[in-house]
Amino acid sequence: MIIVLIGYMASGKTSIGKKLKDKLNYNFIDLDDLIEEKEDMSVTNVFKTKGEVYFRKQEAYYLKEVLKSKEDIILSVGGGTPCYSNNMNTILEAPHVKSIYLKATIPTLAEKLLRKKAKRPLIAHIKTLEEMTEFIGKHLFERISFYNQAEIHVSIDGKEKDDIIEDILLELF
Ligand SMILES: Nc1ncnc2c1ncn2[C@@H]1O[C@H](COP(=O)(O)OP(=O)(O)OP(=O)(O)O)[C@@H](O)[C@H]1O
Ligand SMILES: O=C(O)C1=C[C@@H](O)[C@@H](O)[C@H](O)C1
Ligand SMILES: [Mg+2]
Repeated sequence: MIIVLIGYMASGKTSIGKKLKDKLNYNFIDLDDLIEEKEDMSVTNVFKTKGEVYFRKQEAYYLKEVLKSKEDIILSVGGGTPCYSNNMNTILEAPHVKSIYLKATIPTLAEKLLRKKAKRPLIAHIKTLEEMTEFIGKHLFERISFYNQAEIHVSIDGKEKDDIIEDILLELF
């Protein structure tokens, strides 16, 4: 089975994915990391030097490549992955795939992202909590209809990573 973790930036796709992989003894792939490895460049530098359109093309290509695998994989995608190139349908239509939306409220995301924005090119320029809250509010509104299509929704607000893992396992098995 391939378990695909989706959600907004900083919802915990990468960190929860890594922990879940150890619990289930699955392989782990982070789509942003895979792109960085294949492009031999950070996501930030891909955005800077080749542009977002190029990044989205590579993202869609590597998503399809990973979904072809027959192995057990936890796949953490990028925050924008489900929202471009028909990728959400690709995820939903792939055989042996379960999609999980790590769902967070705007205040949770704004607070986290203000502290961890440097490596996230879409929000690196935002300075105050107020501006971050406004940006995420608009951005999430555009994206939520894609995220909501995931088969399983798990709320992350105020939860420790281990509790989130437990909630995911309860939904999965
Ligand atoms: N439940 C949690 N409690 C406390 N800290 C958390 C929790 N989940 C994630 N974090 C921390 O929040 C930060 C963002 O998480 P992470 O990098 O996994 O998000 P992401 O969804 O992969 O983001 P992106 O889409 O930008 O790749 C990390 O520093 C992580 O350790
Ligand atoms: O939300 C987004 O569009 C992004 C999230 C990150 O995971 C990276 O894929 C990149 O910074 C774009
Ligand atoms: Mg990540």
